[in-house]
Amino acid sequence: MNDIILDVRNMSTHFPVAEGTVKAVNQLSFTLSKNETLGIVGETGSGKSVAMKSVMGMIKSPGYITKESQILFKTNEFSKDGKEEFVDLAKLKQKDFTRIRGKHIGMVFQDPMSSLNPMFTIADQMIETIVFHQNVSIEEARERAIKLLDDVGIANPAERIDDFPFQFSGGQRQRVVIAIGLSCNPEILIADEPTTALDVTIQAQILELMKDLQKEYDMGMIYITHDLSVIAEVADKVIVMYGGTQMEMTDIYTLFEKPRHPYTHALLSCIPRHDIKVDLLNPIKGQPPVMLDPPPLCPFLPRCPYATDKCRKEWPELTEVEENHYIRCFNPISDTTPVHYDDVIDKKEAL
Ligand SMILES: Nc1ncnc2c1ncn2[C@@H]1O[C@H](COP(=O)(O)OP(=O)(O)OP(=O)(O)O)[C@@H](O)[C@H]1O
Repeated sequence: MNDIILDVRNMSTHFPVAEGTVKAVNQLSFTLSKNETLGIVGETGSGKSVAMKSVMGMIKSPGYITKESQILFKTNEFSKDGKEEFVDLAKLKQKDFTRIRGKHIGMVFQDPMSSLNPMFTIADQMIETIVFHQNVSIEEARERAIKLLDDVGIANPAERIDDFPFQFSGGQRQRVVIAIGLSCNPEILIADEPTTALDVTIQAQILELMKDLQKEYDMGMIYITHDLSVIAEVADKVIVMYGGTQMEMTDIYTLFEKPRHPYTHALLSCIPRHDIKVDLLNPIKGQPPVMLDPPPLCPFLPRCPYATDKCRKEWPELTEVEENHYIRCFNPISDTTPVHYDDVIDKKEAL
């Protein structure tokens, strides 16, 4: 495919703990192109954040990325002739990661307060990042920071830049964090539930802002959320995660119109849709997946009404069932498969 800037292959991230090994991410594969937004959706604990922390070199020991994993990022940061090349971030030394993180890959996290230092002004925090990564003077960095604050919709940026984080509202703080994420003009912006802590109106504004900025800054974006309606709003391509495992990956339209994985079907049947009248909210039946020393089988197996003997014996590989539509399942749902929603969901009265 053209313009691929990130090519993740078979990436697994594990955490040894006293009781065994938490297999937080298992064999995740995807590509991200310039200008593309990849959404990663999954319930809490499904491995979304660990996956992105792995890409950003933020897995702390004893956690580790397995040696089969590859995280190929296109950059000229380390090349001798200035040409772009694919560098495997899974093998990059921590000291070299500071040349990637914040510079070529920007980040926006869920809680803006945890990303901002309450003791320093916005100017201190933005200028420091810009000066650290770019070869510019403090005056130039300040100019750039003011322009960024303007781009993310902070009024009077030349004055507000000298304020402290507590002087901004929650929505404004998230805008500031987005400005910091963008401050070095990254090729990729990773956003981990950036709107979760905000109220609904502000959420919609921030989503719009992220979409506009992506076009303006010509970046690839990875957007993590547990909320399918947010994914529908921002993503071109989606990965559905469950139990640390990538169950399905396809474009946003196919995901909603023709999902093939039984888990995706169950997930979609749990959300209220305005085109279908639902009187009930439908949680998925059964226990959440085992993350500690899981058997090498599909994590949805204990809850799946389509499971066969093969599922109880073999690990399903990620397979391309149609062009650019990948699933990890031996029994994909097709147009002719009867859909057993009642077998996979618990019907409870809606609030
Ligand atoms: N440092 C760690 N040590 C041990 N287990 C960990 C560690 N960090 C994460 N995990 C485990 O890895 C799994 C995946 O966690 P992760 O934070 O990626 O989930 P998530 O999908 O991002 O969920 P959320 O939406 O709640 O952030 C969870 O079972 C979590 O408990």
